[in-house]
Amino acid sequence: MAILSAQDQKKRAVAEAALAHLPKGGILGVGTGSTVNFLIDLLPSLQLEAAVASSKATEDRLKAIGIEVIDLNHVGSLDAYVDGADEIDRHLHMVKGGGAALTREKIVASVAREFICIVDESKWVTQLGRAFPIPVEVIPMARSSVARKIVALGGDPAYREGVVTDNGNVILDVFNLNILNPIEMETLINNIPGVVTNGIFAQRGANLALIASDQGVRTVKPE
Ligand SMILES: O=C[C@H](O)[C@H](O)[C@H](O)COP(=O)(O)O
Repeated sequence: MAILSAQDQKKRAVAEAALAHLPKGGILGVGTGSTVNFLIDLLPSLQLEAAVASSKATEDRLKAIGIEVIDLNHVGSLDAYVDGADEIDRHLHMVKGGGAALTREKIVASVAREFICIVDESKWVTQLGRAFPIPVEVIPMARSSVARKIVALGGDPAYREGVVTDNGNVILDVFNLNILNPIEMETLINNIPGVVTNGIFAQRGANLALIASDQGVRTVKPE
């Protein structure tokens, strides 16, 4: 058996803890990333009817363990969406998109009654956007024009070289934004022509966070 790093042990612990908070049977929205990957391996125990995937990577992983993946267009709503995050604050606002899956994640999360966020303690922050840049998915032809508008908002955009999203777009990672109001900043960036969406998840934050530390997994509700 592979030896897990201390951080991976926490990711596995929070994935195990998530099972008790997820509906059995039914259709689950499944996020993307290394934390969710630990959860996917455990999903057969929930005996799901099917899952909606937030990325091609997650879709492949779900199918590989025999879970049926259905198109979101065939689903009205979901009881729950489970995903990791790159940062999360006490309001359970998040930054997501380190794996470039932010747009599909935001879409799937938008139809779920409950958003359950699973993270290790390294993701817990007092202000979003300081430790981790804000990923912005951009239509390729608008890369420069969007970058200039982001500079006007006070950010330093960096093109994520070599990355093409599942939707055929590019990612700008925005450093040094002073995000005092995440809902406002999410809206401001999304209003720039050429932006598909950005990685601030504040308009639709999480309803519950499970946070793994050396002391165990704690549950946090939004303040
Ligand atoms: O695009 C990727 C997603 O937003 C992930 O949920 C986020 O990057 C967290 O991933 P991980 O669990 O690998 O830290």
